[in-house]
Amino acid sequence: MEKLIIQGGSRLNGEVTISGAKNAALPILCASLLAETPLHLSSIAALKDIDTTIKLLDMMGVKITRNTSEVTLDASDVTSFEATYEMVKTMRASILVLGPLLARFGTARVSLPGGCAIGSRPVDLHIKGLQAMGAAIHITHGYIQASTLHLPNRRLQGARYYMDMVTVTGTENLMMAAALAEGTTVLENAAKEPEVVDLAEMLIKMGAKITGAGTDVITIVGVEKLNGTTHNVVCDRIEAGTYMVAAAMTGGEVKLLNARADLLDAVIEKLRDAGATVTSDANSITVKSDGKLKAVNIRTAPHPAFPTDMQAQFMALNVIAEGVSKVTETIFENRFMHVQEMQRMGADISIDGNTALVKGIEFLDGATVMATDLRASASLVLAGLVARGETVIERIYHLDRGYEHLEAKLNALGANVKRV
Ligand SMILES: CC(=O)N[C@H]1[C@@H](OP(=O)(O)OP(=O)(O)OC[C@H]2O[C@@H](n3ccc(=O)[nH]c3=O)[C@H](O)[C@@H]2O)O[C@H](CO)[C@@H](O)[C@@H]1O
Ligand SMILES: C=C(OP(=O)(O)O)C(=O)O
Repeated sequence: MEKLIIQGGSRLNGEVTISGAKNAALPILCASLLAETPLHLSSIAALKDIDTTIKLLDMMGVKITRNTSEVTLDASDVTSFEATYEMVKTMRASILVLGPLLARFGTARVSLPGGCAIGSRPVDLHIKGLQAMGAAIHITHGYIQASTLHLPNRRLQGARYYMDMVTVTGTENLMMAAALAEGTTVLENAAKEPEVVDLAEMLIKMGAKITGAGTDVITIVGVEKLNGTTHNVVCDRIEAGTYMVAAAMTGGEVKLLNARADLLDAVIEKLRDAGATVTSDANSITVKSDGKLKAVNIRTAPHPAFPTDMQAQFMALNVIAEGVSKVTETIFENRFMHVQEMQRMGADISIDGNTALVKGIEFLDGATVMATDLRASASLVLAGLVARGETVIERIYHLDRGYEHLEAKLNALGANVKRV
């Protein structure tokens, strides 16, 4: 199994180009199932989760050509309406084929994802939303079996649906389903994440009638057909945020190209509170720091508040900052798996329920560590960049799910990271 070996202590300096967002690309690739004609996408990052989604769509009969970051998907001849347990257990975002399959073909069989390393993560709101649109849904043998064959014209019917919790992929699944439904759907308490907005913008180019994406009420007037279009996926705000924290922690100066400050307000605010200087223009962000950081309290919540996908990285920052901080995770019930590993590097952290109390220390020591999810792994890389000596990160397949060319990008900034 591959590992990363990091020699700590280098300041990061220079420029890094941020890739297209994983969490926008995944629903956007699945939206290809809605289109009668080919969809042309650019800024599709080379990530494991993208490979998995492309494999899943290929298994359904979507014809796909991929040329570095450009992907064309032709769903004119879909032959399977199933996402197997094998696929969904590899990547839970596979659930995003449910809405498109049901809306266009009137049938879908998708494995229930089950829990994962960060929480139980049910998909009950995806299912209830589709039921509100009239779908017949049965859970059998661990699979969601959904059909619209009993409905007028075999089409989902527009509905008002209030989502009990803010759910990102739930909002995306229901928005895609409603795009081809008969009548008007109103999604209340919708997720406002930039990736929801990017998906909506692409669906509109495909012919969908959607208003309100980016607010908590999204209205979708269903249309009979959608066509392919061209779309450039929005930049990855979480990858950007991770490099911003790396620059701040190592006391360097890094300019992020293809990065949007307007998608990172809460993160930038916290970096400034920590003592870093952050400047930006329309397409780039620069972070500069002398490495002497102040601890900052963090509380995760749906966008535009502080993102849960940046919580672990800020924990790493707080570990070596001056002072005591509280990090509260409100989205997922088990997203502190990085804490024990950071403690093995010398961090002073105690957990009380969903809050971690972090007492800043001067140095971390390199150690062999591993993490069980993507952002926890990223936080250990950040810790390794500033630790004394060598840090070995095991189970790096998590990092390959979400960070394109991680070690090449870090090394180009002056880090010393090797994959063995
Ligand atoms: C592929 C993708 O875009 N992943 C992101 C997406 O995950 P994902 O869309 O899976 O996360 P959700 O927004 O759905 O989850 C938010 C909360 O709602 C709960 N919930 C969700 C759906 C449901 O039917 N019932 C329910 O109870 C979840 O367990 C969780 O506690 O948003 C998360 C929150 O910003 C991010 O951390 C993930 O990186
Ligand atoms: C939790 C994440 O992804 P997923 O929802 O795909 O597990 C993430 O990107 O941090």
